[in-house]
Amino acid sequence: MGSVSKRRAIQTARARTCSNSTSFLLTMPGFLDDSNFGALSCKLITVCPNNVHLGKSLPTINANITLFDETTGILKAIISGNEITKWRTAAASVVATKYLTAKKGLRVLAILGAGAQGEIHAVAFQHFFNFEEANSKRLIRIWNHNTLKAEKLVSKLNQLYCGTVFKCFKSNEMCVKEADVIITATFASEPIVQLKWLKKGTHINAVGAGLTHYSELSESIYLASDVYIDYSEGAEAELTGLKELGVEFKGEIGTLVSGGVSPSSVNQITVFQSLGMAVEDCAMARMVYDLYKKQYRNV
Ligand SMILES: NC(=O)C1=CN([C@@H]2O[C@H](COP(=O)(O)OP(=O)(O)OC[C@H]3O[C@@H](n4cnc5c(N)ncnc54)[C@H](O)[C@@H]3O)[C@@H](O)[C@H]2O)C=CC1
Ligand SMILES: O=C(O)C1=NCCCC1
Repeated sequence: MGSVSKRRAIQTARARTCSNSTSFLLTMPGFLDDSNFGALSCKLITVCPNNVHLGKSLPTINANITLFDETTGILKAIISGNEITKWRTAAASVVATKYLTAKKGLRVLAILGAGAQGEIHAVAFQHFFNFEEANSKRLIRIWNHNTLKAEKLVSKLNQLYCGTVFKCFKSNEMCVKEADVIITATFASEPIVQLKWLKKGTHINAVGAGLTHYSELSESIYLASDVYIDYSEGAEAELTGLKELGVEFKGEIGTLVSGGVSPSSVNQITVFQSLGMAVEDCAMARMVYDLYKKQYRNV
């Protein structure tokens, strides 16, 4: 994120190729100039929300990353991108949350969405933060529009982490009530969070992206919040609806990390509008490739 804001990263706005009214292919080329994490890659990722109706365990998001030699342009590897997409997206939310809640006490985390992103965010946030509700041990709330799915995730996570209690909520309103941090990671095309449900100073990571990137939160939330983004070029291309609404972006998370933009006041509601960046995939692909070489090729 820092490299993006220092302009040591090239990631032109991605191309979206729709295959029907709900599904599309994103082409995400990127170049990251960094001796440790740098790489030239292109992620091809399909988003097919209707896969849930086709097969029990068919992911709705499927990705592959082609990794190239930066000098010769020769293909070095094709790396399965599903795990990478999960982890790097949650990592971006963790960084945004760390910097946008630095002066706030965090008690309540609400996750809306119990799919792949909901799960990985639950794992990452329980690892990096210490959410602790009154009269309880560490507690993380999870809601899904299909409650059974949330119940299954909650039961899986509670078995995995005995010390942290994950709790299923049947109402999205009750789930976000008094929340200090909210994560939305669904395919909702209508708002699932309303401004009047939020308390002062809440931070929201808006991760979900169906055909638009900003349909999970009500317009009034965007208008009342300081809205941060991951990269300006992507935001200009993909968040035109928010711009038309009159939403001004406060800055990139990378600029916040490097001190180039001053953080919001503690009572201000903040939104990290996560688009997902190609160079996050570059860095992860490079890391996976280097580990592979070390482990299996001894180089
Ligand atoms: N910002 C980023 O970098 C990334 C964003 N995404 C986006 O995050 C979202 C979640 O992705 P995954 O967890 O991989 O998908 P998933 O299919 O595993 O999970 C989606 C969840 O949303 C729920 N859902 C579906 N339709 C809904 C609706 N109309 N209203 C409320 N909930 C609904 C499903 O029940 C499911 O639990 C998607 O919108 C995806 O495009 C995914 C990867 C990266
Ligand atoms: O950056 C990504 O990867 C994605 N962004 C939005 C849609 C799903 C994948």
